[in-house]
Amino acid sequence: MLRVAVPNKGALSDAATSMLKEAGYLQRRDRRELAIVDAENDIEFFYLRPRDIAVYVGRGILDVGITGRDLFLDAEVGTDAEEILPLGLGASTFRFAGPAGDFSSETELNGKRVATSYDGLLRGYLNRRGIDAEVVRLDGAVESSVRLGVADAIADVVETGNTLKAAGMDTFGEPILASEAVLIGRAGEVPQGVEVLKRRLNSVLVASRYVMLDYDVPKDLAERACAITPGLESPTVSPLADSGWMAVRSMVLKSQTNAMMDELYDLGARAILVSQIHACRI
Ligand SMILES: Nc1ncnc2c1ncn2[C@@H]1O[C@H](COP(=O)(O)OP(=O)(O)OP(=O)(O)O)[C@@H](O)[C@H]1O
Ligand SMILES: O=P(O)(O)OC[C@H]1O[C@H](OP(=O)(O)OP(=O)(O)O)[C@H](O)[C@@H]1O
Ligand SMILES: [Mg+2]
Repeated sequence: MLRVAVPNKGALSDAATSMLKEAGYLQRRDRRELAIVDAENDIEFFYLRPRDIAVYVGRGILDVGITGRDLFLDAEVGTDAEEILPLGLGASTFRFAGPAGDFSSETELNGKRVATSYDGLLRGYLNRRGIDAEVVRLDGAVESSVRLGVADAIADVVETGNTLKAAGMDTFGEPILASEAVLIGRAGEVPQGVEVLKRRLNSVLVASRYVMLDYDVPKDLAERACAITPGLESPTVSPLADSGWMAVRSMVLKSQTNAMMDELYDLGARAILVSQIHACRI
């Protein structure tokens, strides 16, 4: 039975659980449940702190897990675990920030104190960049550390930037890391069942990112229309009762749908319809 770690709390928890449900797996109904067996799919889920998930997977206790890329790198499990699949949820950046106007580049951190909850990640980064700064490890509410005098700058998760703004801070330097939820596994091993889990999760991603586009187009324009909507492999082109027209069906990125519909309409396509994809296997 495949053993999978899932975040029990925090920013990734609800989204990860929803994604697994969407992929057809049984998930806990009560937030106090620590584990659940999905016998039909031969898989067991363990609800753990996202920060601990890399440790369980890296030590081979659990087969795979969902955690943040930043937390995974912070855990310093080295080569024992690896990222298997980015999951497109819980996106954030990990960045330096300081009181508005105090810092303009990361080299100014030399000799300064930097507060963070991700000390492993930060120490590795500072070492690679040759920056000699003192790392102050805090559990959370890192934005308050500078005002309270325990640090000169911070390195923290930034999603909307609202928390930084409220603390009167600005980011500086390039982002240290672009993070999102990822599926991690033990390096070099593919336990039985992982391929199916990966395929199912990837299918949820595809179904959420793509839509199905249907339209009718005059026969002589079909080739140009298909060039606008090439689909994943190739669009389906079928004849209509009116022999001068063709029907085209193609999967397109949700984010590009309106621009594509405008282009198709300008070309001469009509009856352009968009429908949601509920599930798929690509
Ligand atoms: N707005 C956000 N705040 C914090 N973490 C976020 C946010 N968006 C995404 N994440 C990701 O969630 C993970 C942090 O998990 P964690 O359980 O620490 O969440 P949390 O929301 O900070 O919970 P808590 O502070 O209660 O421990 C990281 O991978 C981080 O990149
Ligand atoms: O850019 P934003 O959208 O404002 O989100 C980022 C903030 O959210 C998280 O804090 P969290 O609520 O987890 O509190 P914590 O710092 O105590 O963990 C993170 O540590 C940042 O402070
Ligand atoms: Mg937090």
